[in-house]
Amino acid sequence: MIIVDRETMKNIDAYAINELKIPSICLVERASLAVLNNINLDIRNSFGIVASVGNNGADGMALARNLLSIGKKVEIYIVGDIKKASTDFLINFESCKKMTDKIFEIRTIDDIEFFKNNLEKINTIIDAIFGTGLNRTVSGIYSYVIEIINLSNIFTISIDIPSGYDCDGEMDFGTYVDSDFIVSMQLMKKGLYYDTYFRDKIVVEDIGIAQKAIDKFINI
Ligand SMILES: NC(=O)C1=CN([C@@H]2O[C@H](COP(=O)(O)OP(=O)(O)OC[C@H]3O[C@@H](n4cnc5c(N)ncnc54)[C@H](OP(=O)(O)O)[C@@H]3O)[C@@H](O)[C@H]2O)[C@H](O)CC1
Ligand SMILES: [K+]
Repeated sequence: MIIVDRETMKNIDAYAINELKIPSICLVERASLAVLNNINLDIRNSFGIVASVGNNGADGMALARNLLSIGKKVEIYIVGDIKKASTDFLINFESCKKMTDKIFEIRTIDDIEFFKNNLEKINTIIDAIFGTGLNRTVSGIYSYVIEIINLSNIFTISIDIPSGYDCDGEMDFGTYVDSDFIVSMQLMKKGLYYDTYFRDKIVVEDIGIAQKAIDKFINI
């Protein structure tokens, strides 16, 4: 099994997109379908998608769109400044806006309370706040949101990495999502592999990053 740290994963992603010209939006779509295919849709009918505005959030937004397409109940909670959103996030967000009016921004303590109360109506949380882009301590509204997710005891699926957890397993960023299940993209992340609590909760899914991109940065 290939195990990567944050920097290697980012290099592989960037090479696939910039040199091999694999469209980023295609990787995001594959990521969302990888998560969808790991959800037991017979028992999971109502979803709270909690997303920030980077590409981890883009994966979450694409998943929201795909869940809405098959008629699932979906509520979308956005934490972060939409003005700073990635292109892939915005493309999927625009579609979600056409498909549902259940999209809420979490900015204030009142929004946190609203989020907390609404969670009572859903049976699955999708954690799409941070992935490999996490680079500093989780604070403020982000840490409140993660705390509410963890206190809710609702089955939580993290996209790529539990938000707040260090991909390399070296840093303590203050708090992280206590995921029940993690769908990690393309390659196993070092921090998760060496964490006995999370290791058995992960599946690694191919999202179409070419082997050529992986070989460029991995010497076996
Ligand atoms: N094209 C690709 O690279 C693909 C990636 N995939 C998925 O995307 C994530 C990585 O996405 P990225 O946009 O690099 O970053 P994140 O979404 O993980 O993080 C979002 C931004 O959040 C900011 N940030 C970081 N730490 C904090 C913090 N503690 N508090 C608040 N904000 C924070 C940071 O932006 P700044 O400009 O503010 O520094 C991040 O950029 C990867 O994990 C995959 O899930 C796709 O799957 C495939 C294509
Ligand atoms: K995540």
